[in-house]
Amino acid sequence: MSTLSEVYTKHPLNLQQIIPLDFDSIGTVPDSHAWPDSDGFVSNDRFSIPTIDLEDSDAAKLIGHACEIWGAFQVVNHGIPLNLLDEVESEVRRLFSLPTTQKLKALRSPGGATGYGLARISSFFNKFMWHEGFTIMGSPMDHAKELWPHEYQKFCDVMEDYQKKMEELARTLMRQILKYLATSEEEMNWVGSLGGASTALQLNSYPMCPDPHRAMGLAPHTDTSLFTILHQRTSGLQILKEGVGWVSVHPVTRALVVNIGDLLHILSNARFPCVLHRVVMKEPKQRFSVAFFYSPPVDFHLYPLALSSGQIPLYRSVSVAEYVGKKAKNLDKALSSIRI
Ligand SMILES: C=C1C[C@]23C[C@@]1(O)CC[C@H]2[C@@]12CCC[C@@](C)(C(=O)O1)[C@H]2[C@@H]3C(=O)O
Ligand SMILES: O=C(O)CCC(=O)C(=O)O
Ligand SMILES: [Fe+2]
Repeated sequence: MSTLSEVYTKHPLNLQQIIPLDFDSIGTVPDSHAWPDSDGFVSNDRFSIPTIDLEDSDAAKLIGHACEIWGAFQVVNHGIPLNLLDEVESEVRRLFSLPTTQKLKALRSPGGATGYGLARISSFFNKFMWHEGFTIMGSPMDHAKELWPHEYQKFCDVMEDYQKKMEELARTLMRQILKYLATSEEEMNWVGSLGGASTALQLNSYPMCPDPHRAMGLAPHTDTSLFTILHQRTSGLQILKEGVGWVSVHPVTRALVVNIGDLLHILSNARFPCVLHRVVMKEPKQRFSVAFFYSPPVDFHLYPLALSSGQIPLYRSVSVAEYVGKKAKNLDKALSSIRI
């Protein structure tokens, strides 16, 4: 069975330039990074996504409603130790504070899936983003040694512990979601088969920007995952809500953000929207975030679950590997390409 990393390796990025800008030495936003300021990156501040206590006895219902209405929510009492979140944040800061020449030693190769570099979606836009990323799948040891020939161990220990704990949380959330979707016993057991889930960790840095209104942190996109669990401590994330517009997802103390990806949208037969989101450069400081992507094993075939009688499936069955390939080629046309 292949791994997620092998699947991404089969779909190399089609980018002329694969190296992020040297943000340390830049005093203005170059034309290559200047986005047309069509909507001023404003958000509708009358709305916000719900915050849900995972220990609430009604958690499954609250999560399900949030998924249906927003495609996103914040979760507290999630069981991830706060000192681990602090350590992750501090290691992320340590990584992105390295000089650019050092970070480039761990540059993701054009066909590679892990390491330092641009977001994969960059090839679909004609402007670059005010962003640098570092992707981890499994052990980050090889790249960490490239970054820090001696002080790599702490980074690896923290990231591995975080991935393990995030996967446990993801399984808990998935169980609640399946409960809400009222899937049959057989379908419920499906979560058990997610033992070999495909996961990835994306460390994001949005350096301080000299002209925030001209730069885009991360362009609008949906995640490929079932769902993504995001750790953030600085504003900038916005989600698009039909009929409302862009809504800011401000950090809530000790909360993690969960957003629905394409695969859960398919699984829920479009009951849950896969939420379009972006990052804007609002704050006058560098912003960091850590995204954990949770998907089934790559050879797993997904199809709409929990259909009531007479309800027709909106998507055909697709393997995770096939869908990742479609997204790599067509980005936002991937979903419509499997629509029945
Ligand atoms: C597992 C993955 C999801 C992701 C591609 C990746 O291989 C690792 C990076 C992820 C990320 C983060 C920024 C936005 C995004 C669309 C991208 O370009 O890279 C997501 C990818 C995704 O969800 O498809
Ligand atoms: O930085 C953020 O808040 C969002 C990151 C994101 O959307 C991603 O990594 O897919
Ligand atoms: Fe995302």
